Amino acid sequence: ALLPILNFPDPRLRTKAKPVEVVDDQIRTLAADMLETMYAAPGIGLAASQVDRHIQLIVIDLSEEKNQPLVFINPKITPLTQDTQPYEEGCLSVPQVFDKVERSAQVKIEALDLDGKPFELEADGLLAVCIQHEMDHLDGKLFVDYLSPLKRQRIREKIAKAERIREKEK
Ligand SMILES: O=C(O)C[C@@H](Cc1ccccc1)C(=O)SCC(=O)c1ccccc1
Ligand SMILES: [Zn+2]
Repeated sequence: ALLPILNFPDPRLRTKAKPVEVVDDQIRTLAADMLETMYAAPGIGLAASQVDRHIQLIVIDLSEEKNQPLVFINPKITPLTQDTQPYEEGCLSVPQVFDKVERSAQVKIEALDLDGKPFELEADGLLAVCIQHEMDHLDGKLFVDYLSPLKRQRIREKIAKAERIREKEK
């Protein structure tokens, strides 16, 4: 099922996600709904926080064919290098906004899969960027938090204006 995505500056996006206690069918259904929602947006990642479920679950799919889903439960990341790389990020919770963010160039991610089995992955490039972006969501952080206060204020105004226009059209 398609799930509604929370939009900045909704305070619920600032909630810290709790660890998943048991990987059961409810978690597997949520992960499937999150992937469906992400593909429809479209996006390349989605954190449970963005659909108002405050548990440590993220989904990612960088493939063009939308057939290489990655699911991470209770993920932990470790930087594998001091090097950082800038990347023009977007966010499904901050529509129409794209800006450069510096992040670790290579990370190791340890998580549980949908069978509750631990696994680990070393990531670089866009996968490393996306994993760090999604991990921030689980911590209640948004990529706009890395921008200047002035830029963040302009984004708030832009979103508020778009919402006023949407209200008028109803
Ligand atoms: O808000 C999110 O977590 C989704 C976000 C993930 C992300 C994108 C770029 C850099 C870091 C993290 C998005 O998917 S925004 C949409 C987007 O970037 C995109 C959409 C369609 C095709 C390719 C990219
Ligand atoms: Zn995001």
